Amino acid sequence: MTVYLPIMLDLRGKHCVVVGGGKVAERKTLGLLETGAAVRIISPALTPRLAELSENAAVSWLNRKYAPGDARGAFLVYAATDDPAVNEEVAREADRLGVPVNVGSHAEAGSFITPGVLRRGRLTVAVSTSGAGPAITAEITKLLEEMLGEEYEAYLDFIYVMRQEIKRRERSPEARKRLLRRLGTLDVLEKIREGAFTPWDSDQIETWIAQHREE
Ligand SMILES: C[C@@]1(CC(=O)O)c2cc3[nH]c(cc4nc(cc5[nH]c(cc(n2)[C@H]1CCC(=O)O)[C@@](C)(CC(=O)O)[C@@H]5CCC(=O)O)C(CC(=O)O)=C4CCC(=O)O)c(CCC(=O)O)c3CC(=O)O
Ligand SMILES: NC(=O)C1=CN([C@@H]2O[C@H](COP(=O)(O)OP(=O)(O)OC[C@H]3O[C@@H](n4cnc5c(N)ncnc54)[C@H](O)[C@@H]3O)[C@@H](O)[C@H]2O)C=CC1
Repeated sequence: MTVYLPIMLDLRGKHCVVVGGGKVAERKTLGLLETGAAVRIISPALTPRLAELSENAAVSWLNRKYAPGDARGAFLVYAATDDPAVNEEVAREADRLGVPVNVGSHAEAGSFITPGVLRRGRLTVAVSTSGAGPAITAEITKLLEEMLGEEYEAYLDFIYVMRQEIKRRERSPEARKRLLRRLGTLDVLEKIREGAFTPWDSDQIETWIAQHREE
């Protein structure tokens, strides 16, 4: 069994190449666009959705088949054609160039696989079965969607602001540690669920820090 390393990549502005323009290429492209990556699609045909993205210049499109050299300069490559031989060729080129590559038709030919993704603002949950069952991945991702509601977005915005403020206002490392630990024990998530939460203003934050910085 392959043991994959999950990591979170900042792809803003990174040149990513998707070879193929079908259903699978569309899914991978939409995932990339969410992150702000600069996507180039190389394919003689596009799904209606991908064609629209190309018309709006949200992706760049090379209207032709894959040719050697297409992976050059890419940060990530996705081989998503319906021709396994082409996908393998793309993977070999990417490997030679040291570029991470995903192969949609047979995972083991690539160097990374795509997890199911659940987003709630700053919260990202990635699900993988190490390629064992993509449909099960989709099911588990749906389950987590039910468990982790929309309230997590506002909750993590609150945590983010508080952590920044604690780091900015508190000099003592011990007090910082205590405050950051206490942050996780507040009932804010519950309050957001009940619709009873209003974001804290600067005075409230200062008062809370002053009250909780000591043991
Ligand atoms: C290994 C991996 C490589 C990769 O693509 O990165 C891979 C590979 C393959 N998928 C295949 C089929 C299907 N894939 C899906 C759906 C998804 N597949 C995704 C990921 C992955 N798929 C990676 C491993 C993920 C993990 O670790 O669990 C998801 C999670 C994310 C995404 O694609 O963005 C996305 C769910 C999105 C969502 O949440 O809705 C469906 C269901 C559907 O389409 O509704 C089917 C049809 C049902 C079935 O076959 O099970 C085939 C057979 C092709 C053939 O038979 O020819 C292969 C090839 C092989 O097995 O090697
Ligand atoms: N990883 C995953 O989640 C899944 C993977 N698959 C696998 O992925 C493959 C692709 O699936 P779909 O997108 O549904 O197929 P599709 O038939 O909708 O799309 C294939 C695309 O590849 C393009 N293409 C063909 N030859 C090309 C070349 N030489 N250079 C560039 N582009 C080329 C076609 O123009 C078309 O746009 C399937 O054959 C299957 O093996 C299928 C379902 C899910």
